[in-house]
Amino acid sequence: MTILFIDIGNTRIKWHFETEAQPLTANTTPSALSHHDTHWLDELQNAWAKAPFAKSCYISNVAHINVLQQIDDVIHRLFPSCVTHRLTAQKQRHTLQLAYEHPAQMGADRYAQLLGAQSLAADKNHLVISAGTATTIDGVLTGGQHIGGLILPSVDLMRKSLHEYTAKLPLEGGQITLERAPSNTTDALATAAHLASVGAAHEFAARYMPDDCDIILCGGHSDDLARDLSRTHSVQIIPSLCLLGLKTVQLSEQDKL
Ligand SMILES: Nc1ncnc2c1ncn2[C@@H]1O[C@H](COP(=O)(O)OP(=O)(O)O)[C@@H](O)[C@H]1O
Ligand SMILES: CC(C)(COP(=O)(O)O)[C@@H](O)C(=O)NCCC(=O)O
Repeated sequence: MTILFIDIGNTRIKWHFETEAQPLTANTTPSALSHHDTHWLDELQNAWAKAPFAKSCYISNVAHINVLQQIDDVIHRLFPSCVTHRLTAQKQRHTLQLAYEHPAQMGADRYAQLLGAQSLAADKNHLVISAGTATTIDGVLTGGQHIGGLILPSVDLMRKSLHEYTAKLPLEGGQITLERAPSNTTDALATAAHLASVGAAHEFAARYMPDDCDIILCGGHSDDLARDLSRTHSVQIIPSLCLLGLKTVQLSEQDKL
């Protein structure tokens, strides 16, 4: 039986068709495309038309409802009998206990990433960092108690807002310079956006987490963060983290049948 797992973010759609031959694991690199590209829907349809027939589908969506509706239409056209499930956060599921006062507020992707991290590191204090359109940093204690989290602009969004609201700050270019302080405009911009993200993770860990704390990272901007954070923490990059969380939900529902 083929199960389709889909993570609809604010920039990209990531997915995996799970079959016996292609199980979804922590080593899976999901397929991906940007829903800001002009022909994204055609590309998605073409890719999915070549895939095995999906019997059921698990979706995390934080993008605009229009994007979800268009994807839903593709699913129903290509896989008419497919049963779709949409993830929403809840206070307690499996070992994960959410700190959010109103769990439904939490982005389904963040929630799925926390569930995915439970399947990898429930026995450790850990941060889950998603470096996507926004950067989110969540803390989870050994055993699954979530302590809360942060939401900040991604490095791209920091650069975009400075570019948009100033006359002289360029959108692109520059190096992250960690050995010496930046001495030109583009390096100053690139390094600041990077250190703001790394600094937020360090501050979060220092203020709220016990001393020994691992880091699980996902999202398009993971690499630069991982390079820096791995000086002080054990860091894993898991591109399929959100999909893995969806899979924990699918497995628990299967157990109930
Ligand atoms: N190699 C990469 N592949 C895809 N996106 C990347 C890559 N490097 C950086 N990015 C950036 O990562 C962001 C998308 O990451 P992603 O985790 O898919 O975000 P979201 O879940 O919010 O859609 C974009 O800002 C994109 O420019
Ligand atoms: C924080 C987010 C914008 C991150 O989205 P992403 O960068 O993955 O596209 C998304 O998880 C969201 O809309 N969250 C709702 C608010 C919350 O989680 O508290």
